[in-house]
Amino acid sequence: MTTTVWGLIIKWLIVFVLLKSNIFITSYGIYTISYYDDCHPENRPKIIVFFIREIDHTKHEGNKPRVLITGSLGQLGTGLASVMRKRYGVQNVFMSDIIKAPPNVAASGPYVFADILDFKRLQELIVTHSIDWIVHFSALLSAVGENNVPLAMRVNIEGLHNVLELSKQYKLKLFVPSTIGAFGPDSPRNPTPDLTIQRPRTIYGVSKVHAELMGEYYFHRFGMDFRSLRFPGVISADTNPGGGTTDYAVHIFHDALQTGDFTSFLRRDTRLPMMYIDDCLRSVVQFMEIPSNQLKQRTYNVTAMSFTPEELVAEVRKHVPHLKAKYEPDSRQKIADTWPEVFDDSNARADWGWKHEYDIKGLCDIMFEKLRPVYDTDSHPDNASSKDGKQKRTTA
Ligand SMILES: NC(=O)C1=CN([C@@H]2O[C@H](COP(=O)(O)OP(=O)(O)OC[C@H]3O[C@@H](n4cnc5c(N)ncnc54)[C@H](O)[C@@H]3O)[C@@H](O)[C@H]2O)C=CC1
Ligand SMILES: CC(=O)[C@H](N)C(=O)O
Repeated sequence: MTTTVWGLIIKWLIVFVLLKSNIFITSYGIYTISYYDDCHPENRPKIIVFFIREIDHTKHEGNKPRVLITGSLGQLGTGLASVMRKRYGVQNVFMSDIIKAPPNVAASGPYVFADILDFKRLQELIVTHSIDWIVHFSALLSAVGENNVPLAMRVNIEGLHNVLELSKQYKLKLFVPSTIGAFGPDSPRNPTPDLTIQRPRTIYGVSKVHAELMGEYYFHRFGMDFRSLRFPGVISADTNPGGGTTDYAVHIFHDALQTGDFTSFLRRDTRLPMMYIDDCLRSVVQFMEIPSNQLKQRTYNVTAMSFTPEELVAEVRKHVPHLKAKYEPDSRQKIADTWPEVFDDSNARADWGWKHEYDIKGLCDIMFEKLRPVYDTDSHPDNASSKDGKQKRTTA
């Protein structure tokens, strides 16, 4: 007999012995296979990997998850799609939104129209493309939400109900980001732990507390694999922010390079937690791949740093010494005054190894490294993006 046949016989003998000795009987038959099925192969226990290879029932290339990202044309979605496509395969990650994709995004992999309020359309996408995970990014952020509360209630609350129900129905893993905005003036602000009073004063914050609670309810009641990370303000160079209270920390880099004049819409001493986008996207992928039974909570705080506008100006001046800064607080100040100043993410660090890479200095270095060429090489300041698709500042 050939070595392959002997190998198979030995493998199945081991399987037989394991089954006989009850070691994996319960986890194999019902729970573990579906559970380990969508983890990255590296994270699977060796013996289970061996097991799955023999009876793998998925048709996906390399047993990678098929992911649908909603609201993927916002600040976070394009970057996450790119990270996940490298990891899970281009054809396994579906970007979706209600707006037309720019040419560089449309050419980068599957992109589909999906209004989060259209249950049937989402259902069709999940079935047609055999989706395993949903990353639910569609939302109206804090400042935009306050300007259109009825729409924020529809998108942030009704939209969530749709993805929850569909994730339950099709046994999907569901990631819904939460935010520092899920806390309010009654929460301890420095530091703000995972479990504490949450009485936010924005519709955005209320909708995110609702998402956390509904997701946890679906997990306990229906066994749905719901996961959420509370992000601080996310800072990115390749994409513009979508209308939040932390957006000033992105605007400053563009203003420093474009005009040398920066006006902060928050007071100089307003301290808020922040994170560079690469850390944020890495946290999502790492968190989604952790075996469910290693998570002690379904919702975790994650952060990287905390700073005030004045501290950021000082750091930016190391790159653009002539930068002029003014502070003219607007309605967003009232929101920021109720949010955490310093985020306690010690549970994420202890339970699943969360670790940030960028501090304020690293953040400024990478932002200027990425944005300088955009402003230096393109002499048309009105163009929203440079030739390589990097975004210039477009929001007020
Ligand atoms: N960017 C940040 O600093 C933070 C973001 N988050 C959360 O991360 C997620 C993604 O955030 P961003 O990318 O910054 O948001 P964004 O505002 O940049 O993008 C949101 C996307 O949702 C889409 N959208 C709006 N209505 C929709 C509908 N009816 N159906 C489908 N899509 C719709 C928009 O077209 C947009 O592309 C959001 O849930 C947000 O709450 C949480 C904390 C911080
Ligand atoms: C921190 C957030 O959730 C967002 N950037 C916002 O400011 O609304």
